[in-house]
Amino acid sequence: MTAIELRDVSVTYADAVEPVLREVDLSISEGELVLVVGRTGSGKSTLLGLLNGLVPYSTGGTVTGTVTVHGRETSAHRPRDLADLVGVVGQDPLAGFVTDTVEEELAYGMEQLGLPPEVMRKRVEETLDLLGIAELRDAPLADLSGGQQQRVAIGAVLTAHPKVLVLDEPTSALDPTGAEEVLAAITRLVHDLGITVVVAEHRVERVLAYADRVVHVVDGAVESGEPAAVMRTATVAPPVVELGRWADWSPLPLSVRDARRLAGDLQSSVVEVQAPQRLPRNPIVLSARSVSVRHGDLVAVREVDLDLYAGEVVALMGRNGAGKSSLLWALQGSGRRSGGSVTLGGGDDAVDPGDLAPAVRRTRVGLVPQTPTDLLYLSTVGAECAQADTETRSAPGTCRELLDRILPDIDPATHPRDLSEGQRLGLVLAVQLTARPDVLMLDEPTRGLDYQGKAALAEVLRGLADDGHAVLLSTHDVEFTAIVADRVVVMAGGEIVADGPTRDVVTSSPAFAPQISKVLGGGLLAMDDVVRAFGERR
Ligand SMILES: Nc1ncnc2c1ncn2[C@@H]1O[C@H](COP(=O)(O)OP(=O)(O)OP(=O)(O)O)[C@@H](O)[C@H]1O
Ligand SMILES: Nc1ncnc2c1ncn2[C@@H]1O[C@H](COP(=O)(O)OP(=O)(O)OP(=O)(O)O)[C@@H](O)[C@H]1O
Repeated sequence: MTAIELRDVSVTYADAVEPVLREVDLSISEGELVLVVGRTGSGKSTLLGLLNGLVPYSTGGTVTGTVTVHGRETSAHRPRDLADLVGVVGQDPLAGFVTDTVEEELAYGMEQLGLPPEVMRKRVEETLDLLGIAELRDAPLADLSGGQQQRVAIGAVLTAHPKVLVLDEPTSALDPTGAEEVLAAITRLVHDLGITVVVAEHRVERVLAYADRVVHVVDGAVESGEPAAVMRTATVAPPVVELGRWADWSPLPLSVRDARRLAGDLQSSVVEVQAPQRLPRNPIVLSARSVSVRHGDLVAVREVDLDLYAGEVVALMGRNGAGKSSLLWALQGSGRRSGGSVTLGGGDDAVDPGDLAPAVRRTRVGLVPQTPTDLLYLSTVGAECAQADTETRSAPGTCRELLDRILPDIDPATHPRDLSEGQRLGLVLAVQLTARPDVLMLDEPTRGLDYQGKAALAEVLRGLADDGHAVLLSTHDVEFTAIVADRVVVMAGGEIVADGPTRDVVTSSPAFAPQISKVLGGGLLAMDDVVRAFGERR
């Protein structure tokens, strides 16, 4: 049975010269799990938005052709009249919340459908367990960590048992183990209830092994087929696929398991290629002693000691709710701190960032928040960049140059609101990087970025570190950590439980080891290491 049918669909946004999607034909069967991939800004969210009429209903623009979901033409219904059929989780979970607490949010969709109270209670309990958030049932949504919010957002649509589940980057805020659990739970629904799932994801490595089919969005067109066939030439490729292409393996590996089967002779020629990693011991730029953060009764950060050195990029990792964001904000000086001291700089210039005026603080300790959109308030990309240059007394064009390095070709006349999620993040990153603060902190800075964008961001951050700055980023993206970080600090339950050179920390951890390390071992972390060890092509 066909669940979703797109016939000759084109989408053109207002003021755009070219359609973002052009004459798309796509048919998805009931019970399929379809993974949508493509470069940042290629049109994945647009494709997803067509499935419940959000495009064009709330985005504007012109749609031609027909989109049918279980026989209902979406253009003839408002998105909320399709809610019983299509459940959608957007890229920003907080934006979609309508109630105040976890339990209310999980029940809301079912109330709208008028389900009996006993059914609602049962499904709420099942979903709390399924997503591992039972202890949060009474928690206010606004107080949850990013990953906790993402779980609730997924749960809120699951409880309504829609026939079609649409998820836009559902794992971007989830810790690696949590992402696996959530995807396994979703796959179970596909198998047991015959639900159709359409998921767009930049961390392709997390979802590829679960996908029945891959839809690749490129240059306004949509290419759809068997995962291995589409991934052979797709514009985005996770590390195992890149490894398979590099080694010319057939069939193309889609998972670590596939790759290990094919890697026999390569594995045996991997000698411990890398010398033990040593961290630079430059001057300390920021020093924290016994820092604690309480939110009411909850101790989110417990007596943490941490030194950041000039010249290093440090990745802060750990489960959802471990206390990473709380620590970043406390170190930066604008967040809550219930105990301990933070010192920025040394000697006579040493200062507690909490004592600095906000305008000065920003130039010394920058923080790119998890939902960075709040930082944009001008009406064009060009104006945001010009403002960043002026404020930081940088040469005109500095911000734009940074943006072009991370994501080229964004039209300066675009309103930031009309950018895709990744493009918006790219703009905020460029704005913050223009300030070149002594310490730059970033909270989960890769949402919406494709592999190329992440590689470019890594290069920019490395360059900043090489110029004597320190970078501290909180991330669940193990592949990004592998290419960017010198050092990894792991938090659990508000405390630091591991701290050391990236290779030492991640390769010994099943949750944090990147794909290349899992396949080849030998201290290799990313494709760059493979190429360095074995050459451009096998
Ligand atoms: N409401 C809108 N008005 C005008 N242009 C838009 C609007 N929404 C998206 N666009 C443009 O359409 C293109 C595709 O955006 P879309 O969000 O579909 O991309 P995406 O592939 O989901 O991106 P990402 O990987 O960053 O999530 C982008 O160039 C974006 O600037
Ligand atoms: N404003 C707040 N009020 C009450 N509790 C909060 C608040 N902010 C965070 N918390 C709680 O503090 C704990 C740590 O949250 P924090 O956001 O620091 O974690 P995190 O490691 O950054 O998580 P994630 O990886 O999901 O972003 C969580 O249990 C969270 O629910």
